[in-house]
Amino acid sequence: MASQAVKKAITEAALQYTKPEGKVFEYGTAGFRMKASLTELYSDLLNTVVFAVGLLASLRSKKLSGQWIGVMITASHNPAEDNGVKLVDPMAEWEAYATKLANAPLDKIADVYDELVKEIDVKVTNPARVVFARDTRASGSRLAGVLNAALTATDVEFVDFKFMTTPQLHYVVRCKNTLGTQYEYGEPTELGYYEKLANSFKKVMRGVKVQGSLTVDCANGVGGPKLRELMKSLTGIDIKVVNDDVINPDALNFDCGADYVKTKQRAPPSSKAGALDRCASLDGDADRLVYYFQDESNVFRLLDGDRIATLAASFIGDLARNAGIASKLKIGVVQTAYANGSSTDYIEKVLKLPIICTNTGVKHLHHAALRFDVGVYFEANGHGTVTFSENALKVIKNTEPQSPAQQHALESLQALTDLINQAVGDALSDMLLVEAILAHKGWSPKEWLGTYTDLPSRLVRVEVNDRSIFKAYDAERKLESPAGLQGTIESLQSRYNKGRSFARASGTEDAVRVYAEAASRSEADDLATRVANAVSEAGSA
Ligand SMILES: CC(=O)N[C@H]1[C@@H](OP(=O)(O)O)O[C@H](CO)[C@@H](O)[C@@H]1O
Ligand SMILES: [Mg+2]
Repeated sequence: MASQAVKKAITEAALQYTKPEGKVFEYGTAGFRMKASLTELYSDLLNTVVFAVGLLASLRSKKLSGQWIGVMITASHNPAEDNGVKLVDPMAEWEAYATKLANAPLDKIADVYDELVKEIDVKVTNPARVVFARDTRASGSRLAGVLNAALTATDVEFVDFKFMTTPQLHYVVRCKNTLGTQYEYGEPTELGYYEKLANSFKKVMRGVKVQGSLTVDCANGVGGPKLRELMKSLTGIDIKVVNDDVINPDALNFDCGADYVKTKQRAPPSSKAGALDRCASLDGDADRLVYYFQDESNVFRLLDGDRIATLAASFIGDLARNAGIASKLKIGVVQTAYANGSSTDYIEKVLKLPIICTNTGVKHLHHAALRFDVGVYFEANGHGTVTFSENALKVIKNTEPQSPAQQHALESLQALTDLINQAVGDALSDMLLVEAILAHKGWSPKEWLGTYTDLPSRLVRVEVNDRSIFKAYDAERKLESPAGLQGTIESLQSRYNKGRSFARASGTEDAVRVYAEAASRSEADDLATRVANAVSEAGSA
Protein backbone atom coordinates (compact mmCIF):
# COMPACT_ATOMS: atom_id res chain seq x y z
CA MET A 1 0.00 0.00 0.00
CA ALA A 2 1.20 3.50 -0.80
CA SER A 3 1.84 5.56 2.33
CA GLN A 4 -0.53 8.34 3.33
CA ALA A 5 2.28 10.84 2.73
CA VAL A 6 2.77 9.67 -0.88
CA LYS A 7 -0.98 9.66 -1.52
CA LYS A 8 -1.22 13.19 -0.13
CA ALA A 9 1.69 14.32 -2.29
CA ILE A 10 0.06 12.76 -5.38
CA THR A 11 -3.29 14.42 -4.69
CA GLU A 12 -1.72 17.83 -4.04
CA ALA A 13 0.35 17.66 -7.18
CA ALA A 14 -2.55 16.37 -9.29
CA LEU A 15 -4.92 19.11 -8.16
CA GLN A 16 -2.73 21.74 -9.82
CA TYR A 17 -4.22 20.51 -13.10
CA THR A 18 -7.73 20.41 -14.47
CA LYS A 19 -9.15 17.28 -15.96
CA PRO A 20 -11.10 18.02 -19.12
CA GLU A 21 -14.71 17.01 -18.67
CA GLY A 22 -16.22 14.21 -20.68
CA LYS A 23 -12.96 13.24 -22.38
CA VAL A 24 -11.99 9.58 -22.31
CA PHE A 25 -8.30 8.87 -22.88
CA GLU A 26 -6.94 5.74 -24.47
CA TYR A 27 -3.36 4.56 -24.78
CA GLY A 28 -3.05 4.05 -28.55
CA THR A 29 -0.59 2.73 -31.14
CA ALA A 30 1.99 5.24 -29.96
CA GLY A 31 0.93 6.16 -26.43
CA PHE A 32 -1.36 9.10 -25.71
CA ARG A 33 -1.38 11.73 -28.41
CA MET A 34 -3.54 14.82 -29.00
CA LYS A 35 -3.74 18.59 -29.38
CA ALA A 36 -1.59 20.25 -26.75
CA SER A 37 -2.51 23.88 -27.33
CA LEU A 38 -2.86 25.92 -24.16
CA THR A 39 -5.25 28.39 -25.60
CA GLU A 40 -7.97 26.37 -27.21
CA LEU A 41 -10.69 24.05 -26.18
CA TYR A 42 -8.07 21.38 -25.66
CA SER A 43 -6.27 23.45 -23.06
CA ASP A 44 -5.13 21.05 -20.37
CA LEU A 45 -5.86 17.83 -22.18
CA LEU A 46 -2.37 16.49 -21.94
CA ASN A 47 -1.43 17.63 -18.44
CA THR A 48 -3.49 14.97 -16.70
CA VAL A 49 -2.36 12.32 -19.14
CA VAL A 50 1.32 13.11 -18.64
CA PHE A 51 0.76 13.17 -14.90
CA ALA A 52 -0.81 9.71 -15.14
CA VAL A 53 2.10 8.40 -17.21
CA GLY A 54 4.50 9.72 -14.55
CA LEU A 55 2.67 7.70 -11.90
CA LEU A 56 2.64 4.68 -14.18
CA ALA A 57 6.38 4.92 -14.84
CA SER A 58 6.93 5.03 -11.11
CA LEU A 59 4.82 1.88 -10.61
CA ARG A 60 6.55 0.08 -13.44
CA SER A 61 10.03 0.87 -12.20
CA LYS A 62 9.16 -0.24 -8.67
CA LYS A 63 7.63 -3.43 -10.04
CA LEU A 64 10.92 -4.09 -11.85
CA SER A 65 12.90 -3.40 -8.67
CA GLY A 66 14.22 -0.02 -9.72
CA GLN A 67 14.96 -0.71 -13.37
CA TRP A 68 15.18 2.51 -15.42
CA ILE A 69 12.01 3.40 -17.32
CA GLY A 70 11.95 5.97 -20.14
CA VAL A 71 9.19 8.47 -20.82
CA MET A 72 9.23 10.35 -24.11
CA ILE A 73 7.20 13.50 -24.70
CA THR A 74 6.55 13.74 -28.42
CA ALA A 75 3.87 13.59 -31.07
CA SER A 76 6.31 12.41 -33.73
CA HIS A 77 5.08 13.33 -37.22
CA ASN A 78 1.92 15.11 -36.01
CA PRO A 79 1.52 18.89 -36.45
CA ALA A 80 3.41 21.25 -34.14
CA GLU A 81 0.38 21.98 -31.94
CA ASP A 82 -0.07 18.31 -30.99
CA ASN A 83 1.89 16.54 -28.35
CA GLY A 84 1.93 13.14 -26.71
CA VAL A 85 3.64 10.87 -24.27
CA LYS A 86 4.80 7.27 -24.41
CA LEU A 87 6.64 4.80 -22.25
CA VAL A 88 9.85 3.39 -23.62
CA ASP A 89 9.07 -0.22 -22.85
CA PRO A 90 5.38 -0.64 -23.50
CA MET A 91 3.56 -3.79 -22.46
CA ALA A 92 0.00 -4.60 -23.36
CA GLU A 93 -1.38 -5.01 -19.84
CA TRP A 94 0.29 -1.81 -18.70
CA GLU A 95 -1.57 0.14 -21.34
CA ALA A 96 -4.77 -0.72 -19.51
CA TYR A 97 -3.27 0.63 -16.26
CA ALA A 98 -2.21 3.78 -18.10
CA THR A 99 -5.73 4.24 -19.40
CA LYS A 100 -7.16 3.70 -15.91
CA LEU A 101 -4.88 6.33 -14.35
CA ALA A 102 -5.42 8.81 -17.15
CA ASN A 103 -9.18 8.64 -16.75
CA ALA A 104 -9.25 8.88 -12.95
CA PRO A 105 -10.71 12.09 -11.47
CA LEU A 106 -7.77 14.07 -10.09
CA ASP A 107 -8.95 14.01 -6.50
CA LYS A 108 -9.16 10.21 -6.75
CA ILE A 109 -6.00 9.54 -8.72
CA ALA A 110 -4.01 8.67 -5.57
CA ASP A 111 -6.62 6.01 -4.76
CA VAL A 112 -6.36 4.57 -8.25
CA TYR A 113 -2.56 4.56 -7.88
CA ASP A 114 -2.98 2.66 -4.64
CA GLU A 115 -5.43 0.21 -6.20
CA LEU A 116 -2.89 -0.48 -8.93
CA VAL A 117 -0.17 -1.03 -6.33
CA LYS A 118 -2.33 -3.89 -5.04
CA GLU A 119 -3.54 -5.14 -8.41
CA ILE A 120 -0.05 -5.29 -9.94
CA ASP A 121 1.48 -6.36 -6.65
CA VAL A 122 4.06 -3.58 -6.48
CA LYS A 123 6.43 -3.34 -3.55
CA VAL A 124 6.14 0.39 -2.81
CA THR A 125 9.36 0.49 -0.85
CA ASN A 126 11.31 -0.50 -3.97
CA PRO A 127 13.29 2.29 -5.62
CA ALA A 128 11.96 3.82 -8.84
CA ARG A 129 14.09 5.33 -11.60
CA VAL A 130 12.94 7.23 -14.66
CA VAL A 131 14.66 9.05 -17.52
CA PHE A 132 12.70 11.36 -19.75
CA ALA A 133 13.18 13.59 -22.75
CA ARG A 134 11.15 15.57 -25.24
CA ASP A 135 11.13 16.69 -28.84
CA THR A 136 11.20 20.37 -29.82
CA ARG A 137 7.48 21.18 -29.53
CA ALA A 138 6.58 24.37 -27.67
CA SER A 139 4.35 22.48 -25.21
CA GLY A 140 7.18 20.08 -24.32
CA SER A 141 8.71 22.04 -21.46
CA ARG A 142 5.32 22.51 -19.76
CA LEU A 143 4.64 18.78 -20.02
CA ALA A 144 8.12 17.95 -18.74
CA GLY A 145 7.19 20.05 -15.70
CA VAL A 146 4.03 17.99 -15.20
CA LEU A 147 6.01 14.78 -15.44
CA ASN A 148 8.50 16.15 -12.95
CA ALA A 149 5.63 16.84 -10.51
CA ALA A 150 4.28 13.28 -10.76
CA LEU A 151 7.74 11.75 -10.31
CA THR A 152 8.56 14.01 -7.39
CA ALA A 153 5.28 13.15 -5.64
CA THR A 154 6.08 9.43 -5.86
CA ASP A 155 9.72 9.75 -4.78
CA VAL A 156 11.22 8.68 -8.08
CA GLU A 157 14.90 9.20 -8.88
CA PHE A 158 14.88 10.78 -12.33
CA VAL A 159 17.04 12.35 -15.00
CA ASP A 160 15.65 14.91 -17.42
CA PHE A 161 17.59 14.58 -20.69
CA LYS A 162 15.81 17.66 -22.13
CA PHE A 163 15.84 17.43 -25.93
CA MET A 164 16.46 14.02 -27.45
CA THR A 165 15.23 11.94 -30.34
CA THR A 166 12.97 9.07 -29.26
CA PRO A 167 15.63 6.47 -30.20
CA GLN A 168 18.30 8.32 -28.22
CA LEU A 169 16.13 8.01 -25.13
CA HIS A 170 15.64 4.28 -25.82
CA TYR A 171 19.38 3.95 -26.19
CA VAL A 172 20.03 5.63 -22.84
CA VAL A 173 17.45 3.43 -21.10
CA ARG A 174 19.03 0.27 -22.47
CA CYS A 175 22.54 1.45 -21.54
CA LYS A 176 21.49 2.25 -18.00
CA ASN A 177 19.75 -1.07 -17.55
CA THR A 178 22.65 -3.13 -18.87
CA LEU A 179 25.44 -1.21 -17.15
CA GLY A 180 27.87 -3.61 -15.48
CA THR A 181 26.27 -6.71 -17.05
CA GLN A 182 27.61 -8.91 -19.87
CA TYR A 183 25.11 -7.19 -22.21
CA GLU A 184 26.47 -3.69 -21.58
CA TYR A 185 25.00 -1.64 -24.43
CA GLY A 186 27.08 1.53 -24.24
CA GLU A 187 27.74 4.77 -22.42
CA PRO A 188 24.36 6.11 -21.19
CA THR A 189 24.90 9.63 -22.52
CA GLU A 190 24.15 11.50 -25.70
CA LEU A 191 27.84 11.65 -26.52
CA GLY A 192 28.11 7.90 -25.90
CA TYR A 193 25.37 7.43 -28.49
CA TYR A 194 27.20 9.51 -31.12
CA GLU A 195 30.49 7.78 -30.52
CA LYS A 196 29.01 4.31 -30.68
CA LEU A 197 27.36 5.10 -34.03
CA ALA A 198 30.40 6.86 -35.47
CA ASN A 199 32.88 4.16 -34.41
CA SER A 200 30.80 1.29 -35.70
CA PHE A 201 30.10 3.13 -38.96
CA LYS A 202 33.83 3.52 -39.46
CA LYS A 203 34.31 -0.21 -38.92
CA VAL A 204 31.47 -1.23 -41.24
CA MET A 205 32.92 1.07 -43.91
CA ARG A 206 36.36 -0.53 -43.90
CA GLY A 207 37.48 -0.90 -47.52
CA VAL A 208 34.53 0.95 -49.08
CA LYS A 209 33.54 4.58 -49.67
CA VAL A 210 30.23 6.44 -49.68
CA GLN A 211 29.57 7.78 -53.18
CA GLY A 212 28.31 11.36 -53.50
CA SER A 213 26.46 13.27 -50.82
CA LEU A 214 23.28 12.63 -48.87
CA THR A 215 20.72 15.38 -48.26
CA VAL A 216 18.77 14.86 -45.02
CA ASP A 217 15.45 16.62 -44.40
CA CYS A 218 15.04 16.74 -40.62
CA ALA A 219 11.32 17.69 -40.56
CA ASN A 220 12.34 20.81 -38.59
CA GLY A 221 12.37 18.59 -35.54
CA VAL A 222 14.77 17.38 -32.89
CA GLY A 223 16.58 15.20 -35.44
CA GLY A 224 18.17 18.32 -36.99
CA PRO A 225 20.33 19.49 -34.11
CA LYS A 226 21.04 15.88 -33.13
CA LEU A 227 22.21 14.97 -36.62
CA ARG A 228 24.53 17.98 -36.54
CA GLU A 229 25.94 16.70 -33.26
CA LEU A 230 26.41 13.22 -34.71
CA MET A 231 28.24 14.70 -37.70
CA LYS A 232 30.92 16.04 -35.36
CA SER A 233 31.94 12.43 -34.64
CA LEU A 234 31.29 10.97 -38.11
CA THR A 235 33.86 10.61 -40.86
CA GLY A 236 33.66 9.42 -44.44
CA ILE A 237 30.23 10.76 -45.26
CA ASP A 238 29.08 14.04 -46.75
CA ILE A 239 25.70 14.97 -45.26
CA LYS A 240 23.76 18.09 -46.22
CA VAL A 241 21.29 18.96 -43.47
CA VAL A 242 18.06 20.69 -44.58
CA ASN A 243 14.81 21.56 -42.76
CA ASP A 244 16.46 21.84 -39.38
CA ASP A 245 14.66 24.97 -38.17
CA VAL A 246 13.68 24.30 -34.56
CA ILE A 247 13.20 28.00 -33.74
CA ASN A 248 10.03 28.66 -35.72
CA PRO A 249 7.39 26.77 -33.70
CA ASP A 250 5.15 26.14 -36.71
CA ALA A 251 7.80 24.69 -39.01
CA LEU A 252 7.82 21.21 -37.42
CA ASN A 253 6.62 18.56 -39.91
CA PHE A 254 5.21 21.31 -42.10
CA ASP A 255 5.62 20.48 -45.81
CA CYS A 256 8.57 18.24 -44.99
CA GLY A 257 9.60 15.16 -43.06
CA ALA A 258 9.23 11.41 -43.57
CA ASP A 259 5.46 11.35 -43.15
CA TYR A 260 4.94 14.11 -45.70
CA VAL A 261 7.17 12.38 -48.22
CA LYS A 262 5.63 8.95 -47.68
CA THR A 263 1.98 10.00 -47.70
CA LYS A 264 2.21 12.62 -50.44
CA GLN A 265 4.67 10.50 -52.41
CA ARG A 266 6.68 13.59 -53.28
CA ALA A 267 9.79 15.44 -52.10
CA PRO A 268 9.35 18.43 -49.75
CA PRO A 269 8.52 21.48 -51.93
CA SER A 270 11.65 23.19 -50.56
CA SER A 271 13.91 20.44 -51.94
CA LYS A 272 16.67 21.61 -54.25
CA ALA A 273 18.02 18.14 -54.99
CA GLY A 274 18.97 17.38 -58.57
CA ALA A 275 18.39 14.24 -60.63
CA LEU A 276 19.70 11.05 -58.94
CA ASP A 277 20.75 12.93 -55.77
CA ARG A 278 20.32 10.74 -52.72
CA CYS A 279 17.81 12.26 -50.28
CA ALA A 280 16.39 11.11 -46.95
CA SER A 281 13.72 12.45 -44.59
CA LEU A 282 13.33 11.95 -40.85
CA ASP A 283 10.13 12.50 -38.89
CA GLY A 284 9.63 14.87 -35.94
CA ASP A 285 11.25 12.63 -33.31
CA ALA A 286 13.70 10.92 -35.69
CA ASP A 287 12.50 7.36 -35.41
CA ARG A 288 11.35 7.16 -39.02
CA LEU A 289 13.39 7.32 -42.18
CA VAL A 290 12.57 7.22 -45.88
CA TYR A 291 14.87 7.68 -48.87
CA TYR A 292 13.98 9.10 -52.28
CA PHE A 293 15.41 10.61 -55.43
CA GLN A 294 14.38 12.21 -58.67
CA ASP A 295 15.12 9.94 -61.64
CA GLU A 296 16.53 11.08 -65.02
CA SER A 297 13.04 11.96 -66.21
CA ASN A 298 12.45 13.97 -63.03
CA VAL A 299 10.02 11.41 -61.68
CA PHE A 300 9.95 11.18 -57.89
CA ARG A 301 11.06 7.76 -56.63
CA LEU A 302 10.40 6.66 -53.07
CA LEU A 303 12.51 4.15 -51.14
CA ASP A 304 10.39 3.51 -48.06
CA GLY A 305 10.57 1.25 -45.02
CA ASP A 306 9.89 -1.85 -47.12
CA ARG A 307 12.92 -0.98 -49.23
CA ILE A 308 15.13 -0.43 -46.21
CA ALA A 309 13.99 -3.80 -44.83
CA THR A 310 14.74 -5.65 -48.07
CA LEU A 311 18.10 -3.89 -48.45
CA ALA A 312 19.13 -4.72 -44.88
CA ALA A 313 17.87 -8.31 -45.03
CA SER A 314 19.66 -9.00 -48.29
CA PHE A 315 22.92 -7.47 -47.04
CA ILE A 316 22.89 -9.28 -43.70
CA GLY A 317 22.00 -12.52 -45.49
CA ASP A 318 25.00 -12.08 -47.81
CA LEU A 319 27.32 -11.30 -44.91
CA ALA A 320 26.11 -14.34 -42.98
CA ARG A 321 26.81 -16.54 -46.03
CA ASN A 322 30.24 -14.97 -46.56
CA ALA A 323 31.02 -15.46 -42.90
CA GLY A 324 30.04 -19.10 -43.15
CA ILE A 325 27.40 -18.84 -40.43
CA ALA A 326 24.20 -18.73 -42.50
CA SER A 327 23.06 -22.13 -41.28
CA LYS A 328 23.40 -21.02 -37.66
CA LEU A 329 21.30 -17.86 -37.95
CA LYS A 330 17.56 -17.73 -38.52
CA ILE A 331 17.10 -14.49 -40.43
CA GLY A 332 13.54 -13.20 -40.90
CA VAL A 333 11.58 -10.10 -41.84
CA VAL A 334 8.61 -8.58 -40.02
CA GLN A 335 6.10 -6.44 -41.88
CA THR A 336 2.58 -5.09 -41.43
CA ALA A 337 -0.38 -5.21 -43.80
CA TYR A 338 0.80 -1.83 -45.18
CA ALA A 339 3.91 -3.41 -46.72
CA ASN A 340 3.80 -3.26 -50.48
CA GLY A 341 2.86 -6.65 -51.95
CA SER A 342 5.90 -6.56 -54.22
CA SER A 343 8.25 -6.26 -51.25
CA THR A 344 6.61 -9.29 -49.64
CA ASP A 345 7.01 -11.25 -52.89
CA TYR A 346 10.65 -10.20 -53.21
CA ILE A 347 11.47 -11.27 -49.64
CA GLU A 348 9.79 -14.64 -50.11
CA LYS A 349 10.82 -15.45 -53.66
CA VAL A 350 14.17 -13.72 -54.18
CA LEU A 351 15.65 -13.39 -50.71
CA LYS A 352 13.90 -16.62 -49.68
CA LEU A 353 13.41 -15.42 -46.13
CA PRO A 354 10.49 -16.07 -43.78
CA ILE A 355 8.07 -13.20 -43.06
CA ILE A 356 5.83 -12.48 -40.09
CA CYS A 357 2.97 -10.01 -40.55
CA THR A 358 1.89 -8.19 -37.36
CA ASN A 359 -0.50 -5.47 -36.23
CA THR A 360 0.50 -1.86 -36.88
CA GLY A 361 2.80 -0.18 -34.36
CA VAL A 362 6.49 -0.80 -33.76
CA LYS A 363 5.90 -2.50 -30.44
CA HIS A 364 4.19 -5.39 -32.29
CA LEU A 365 6.89 -5.62 -34.94
CA HIS A 366 9.73 -5.45 -32.44
CA HIS A 367 8.20 -8.23 -30.40
CA ALA A 368 7.82 -10.48 -33.46
CA ALA A 369 11.36 -9.72 -34.65
CA LEU A 370 12.74 -11.22 -31.45
CA ARG A 371 11.51 -14.61 -32.66
CA PHE A 372 14.36 -14.63 -35.21
CA ASP A 373 18.11 -14.64 -34.61
CA VAL A 374 18.27 -11.66 -36.90
CA GLY A 375 14.89 -9.95 -37.10
CA VAL A 376 14.59 -7.20 -39.70
CA TYR A 377 11.45 -5.19 -39.07
CA PHE A 378 10.17 -2.06 -40.76
CA GLU A 379 6.82 -0.43 -41.19
CA ALA A 380 6.31 0.81 -44.73
CA ASN A 381 6.46 4.37 -43.37
CA GLY A 382 10.10 3.94 -42.36
CA HIS A 383 9.84 2.90 -38.72
CA GLY A 384 12.13 -0.02 -37.96
CA THR A 385 15.40 -1.67 -37.10
CA VAL A 386 17.15 -5.03 -36.88
CA THR A 387 17.33 -7.14 -33.74
CA PHE A 388 20.02 -9.73 -32.99
CA SER A 389 19.35 -12.60 -30.58
CA GLU A 390 21.77 -13.65 -27.91
CA ASN A 391 22.59 -16.67 -30.06
CA ALA A 392 23.33 -14.46 -33.07
CA LEU A 393 25.66 -12.23 -31.05
CA LYS A 394 27.47 -15.29 -29.72
CA VAL A 395 27.85 -16.93 -33.13
CA ILE A 396 29.14 -13.69 -34.69
CA LYS A 397 31.59 -13.16 -31.87
CA ASN A 398 32.86 -16.70 -31.42
CA THR A 399 33.16 -18.04 -34.96
CA GLU A 400 36.78 -18.63 -35.95
CA PRO A 401 37.31 -17.26 -39.47
CA GLN A 402 38.86 -19.68 -41.98
CA SER A 403 39.83 -17.03 -44.55
CA PRO A 404 40.42 -13.27 -44.77
CA ALA A 405 37.09 -12.91 -46.61
CA GLN A 406 35.30 -14.73 -43.85
CA GLN A 407 37.04 -12.62 -41.26
CA HIS A 408 36.01 -9.44 -43.04
CA ALA A 409 32.38 -10.59 -43.16
CA LEU A 410 32.41 -11.48 -39.47
CA GLU A 411 33.92 -8.12 -38.54
CA SER A 412 31.36 -6.30 -40.64
CA LEU A 413 28.54 -8.21 -38.93
CA GLN A 414 30.03 -7.46 -35.54
CA ALA A 415 30.19 -3.75 -36.37
CA LEU A 416 26.61 -3.85 -37.70
CA THR A 417 25.35 -5.08 -34.34
CA ASP A 418 26.79 -1.88 -32.87
CA LEU A 419 25.71 0.43 -35.68
CA ILE A 420 22.11 -0.70 -35.52
CA ASN A 421 20.09 0.65 -32.62
CA GLN A 422 18.62 -2.61 -31.43
CA ALA A 423 16.51 -0.91 -28.79
CA VAL A 424 14.17 0.67 -31.32
CA GLY A 425 13.85 1.97 -34.90
CA ASP A 426 16.24 4.90 -35.19
CA ALA A 427 16.36 7.15 -38.25
CA LEU A 428 19.97 8.25 -37.67
CA SER A 429 21.27 4.73 -37.15
CA ASP A 430 19.14 3.37 -40.03
CA MET A 431 20.48 6.12 -42.27
CA LEU A 432 24.09 5.08 -41.57
CA LEU A 433 23.09 1.46 -42.15
CA VAL A 434 21.62 2.29 -45.57
CA GLU A 435 24.62 4.41 -46.50
CA ALA A 436 26.98 1.60 -45.54
CA ILE A 437 25.03 -1.04 -47.47
CA LEU A 438 24.80 1.11 -50.61
CA ALA A 439 28.57 1.70 -50.38
CA HIS A 440 29.25 -2.03 -50.00
CA LYS A 441 26.99 -2.93 -52.90
CA GLY A 442 28.30 -0.02 -54.97
CA TRP A 443 24.70 0.99 -55.59
CA SER A 444 23.12 4.33 -56.29
CA PRO A 445 19.46 4.68 -55.27
CA LYS A 446 18.61 3.67 -58.82
CA GLU A 447 20.02 0.15 -58.45
CA TRP A 448 18.34 -0.10 -55.07
CA LEU A 449 15.01 0.84 -56.65
CA GLY A 450 15.64 -1.70 -59.41
CA THR A 451 15.49 -4.70 -57.04
CA TYR A 452 11.69 -4.90 -57.51
CA THR A 453 8.82 -2.74 -58.73
CA ASP A 454 6.33 -1.45 -56.16
CA LEU A 455 2.67 -2.00 -56.84
CA PRO A 456 0.92 1.37 -57.03
CA SER A 457 -0.85 1.94 -53.71
CA ARG A 458 -3.17 4.43 -52.06
CA LEU A 459 -3.80 5.20 -48.39
CA VAL A 460 -7.06 7.01 -47.56
CA ARG A 461 -8.29 8.41 -44.28
CA VAL A 462 -12.03 8.05 -43.67
CA GLU A 463 -13.77 9.91 -40.85
CA VAL A 464 -16.61 7.94 -39.27
CA ASN A 465 -18.94 8.44 -36.29
CA ASP A 466 -17.33 5.78 -34.14
CA ARG A 467 -14.17 4.08 -35.30
CA SER A 468 -14.27 1.57 -32.47
CA ILE A 469 -16.87 -0.49 -34.35
CA PHE A 470 -14.17 -1.36 -36.89
CA LYS A 471 -12.66 -4.48 -35.39
CA ALA A 472 -9.81 -6.14 -37.26
CA TYR A 473 -8.20 -9.58 -37.10
CA ASP A 474 -5.57 -11.58 -39.00
CA ALA A 475 -2.84 -8.96 -38.36
CA GLU A 476 -5.40 -6.27 -39.28
CA ARG A 477 -5.80 -7.59 -42.81
CA LYS A 478 -9.47 -8.36 -42.29
CA LEU A 479 -12.48 -6.86 -40.50
CA GLU A 480 -14.82 -8.89 -38.32
CA SER A 481 -17.14 -5.92 -37.81
CA PRO A 482 -19.15 -4.03 -39.00
CA ALA A 483 -20.87 -7.14 -40.29
CA GLY A 484 -20.70 -7.65 -44.04
CA LEU A 485 -17.99 -5.06 -44.73
CA GLN A 486 -15.20 -7.61 -45.11
CA GLY A 487 -17.23 -9.43 -47.77
CA THR A 488 -17.70 -6.17 -49.65
CA ILE A 489 -13.98 -5.38 -49.53
CA GLU A 490 -13.09 -8.85 -50.80
CA SER A 491 -15.52 -8.71 -53.65
CA LEU A 492 -14.19 -5.26 -54.63
CA GLN A 493 -10.54 -6.28 -54.56
CA SER A 494 -11.19 -9.39 -56.63
CA ARG A 495 -12.16 -7.16 -59.55
CA TYR A 496 -8.67 -5.69 -59.88
CA ASN A 497 -5.47 -7.20 -61.17
CA LYS A 498 -3.28 -7.87 -58.08
CA GLY A 499 -5.90 -6.02 -56.04
CA ARG A 500 -5.46 -6.01 -52.25
CA SER A 501 -7.28 -3.77 -49.82
CA PHE A 502 -8.03 -3.57 -46.11
CA ALA A 503 -9.43 -1.09 -43.58
CA ARG A 504 -8.62 -0.61 -39.90
CA ALA A 505 -9.27 1.96 -37.19
CA SER A 506 -6.23 4.19 -36.66
CA GLY A 507 -4.65 4.03 -33.22
CA THR A 508 -3.36 7.59 -33.38
CA GLU A 509 -6.09 9.51 -35.19
CA ASP A 510 -9.87 9.59 -35.01
CA ALA A 511 -10.31 7.89 -38.38
CA VAL A 512 -10.37 4.63 -40.29
CA ARG A 513 -7.49 4.02 -42.70
CA VAL A 514 -8.10 2.33 -46.02
CA TYR A 515 -5.18 0.82 -47.94
CA ALA A 516 -5.38 -0.42 -51.50
CA GLU A 517 -2.85 -1.64 -54.03
CA ALA A 518 -3.24 -3.02 -57.53
CA ALA A 519 -1.33 -3.57 -60.76
CA SER A 520 -1.86 -0.03 -62.07
CA ARG A 521 -2.18 3.44 -60.56
CA SER A 522 -5.75 3.89 -61.73
CA GLU A 523 -6.82 0.49 -60.40
CA ALA A 524 -5.23 1.16 -56.99
CA ASP A 525 -6.93 4.57 -56.79
CA ASP A 526 -10.25 3.18 -57.91
CA LEU A 527 -10.12 0.30 -55.43
CA ALA A 528 -9.18 2.68 -52.59
CA THR A 529 -12.07 5.01 -53.43
CA ARG A 530 -14.60 2.20 -53.56
CA VAL A 531 -13.46 0.62 -50.30
CA ALA A 532 -13.37 4.07 -48.65
CA ASN A 533 -16.97 4.62 -49.74
CA ALA A 534 -18.00 1.26 -48.32
CA VAL A 535 -16.24 2.09 -45.03
CA SER A 536 -17.85 5.49 -44.88
CA GLU A 537 -21.28 3.98 -45.46
CA ALA A 538 -20.77 1.29 -42.81
CA GLY A 539 -19.44 3.93 -40.42
CA SER A 540 -22.43 6.21 -40.73
CA ALA A 541 -25.03 3.48 -40.35
C1 LIG B 1 -0.50 3.41 -41.67
C2 LIG B 1 0.46 4.06 -40.77
O1 LIG B 1 1.46 4.61 -41.25
N1 LIG B 1 0.19 4.02 -39.45
C3 LIG B 1 1.08 4.64 -38.46
C4 LIG B 1 0.27 5.35 -37.40
O2 LIG B 1 -0.54 4.40 -36.74
P1 LIG B 1 -2.12 4.33 -36.90
O3 LIG B 1 -2.55 3.36 -35.83
O4 LIG B 1 -2.35 3.84 -38.28
O5 LIG B 1 -2.66 5.71 -36.71
O6 LIG B 1 1.15 5.92 -36.45
C5 LIG B 1 1.95 4.96 -35.73
C6 LIG B 1 2.77 5.70 -34.71
O7 LIG B 1 3.64 6.60 -35.27
C7 LIG B 1 2.81 4.18 -36.72
O8 LIG B 1 3.52 3.20 -36.01
C8 LIG B 1 1.93 3.56 -37.79
O9 LIG B 1 2.69 2.93 -38.77
MG1 LIG C 1 8.18 9.18 -34.93
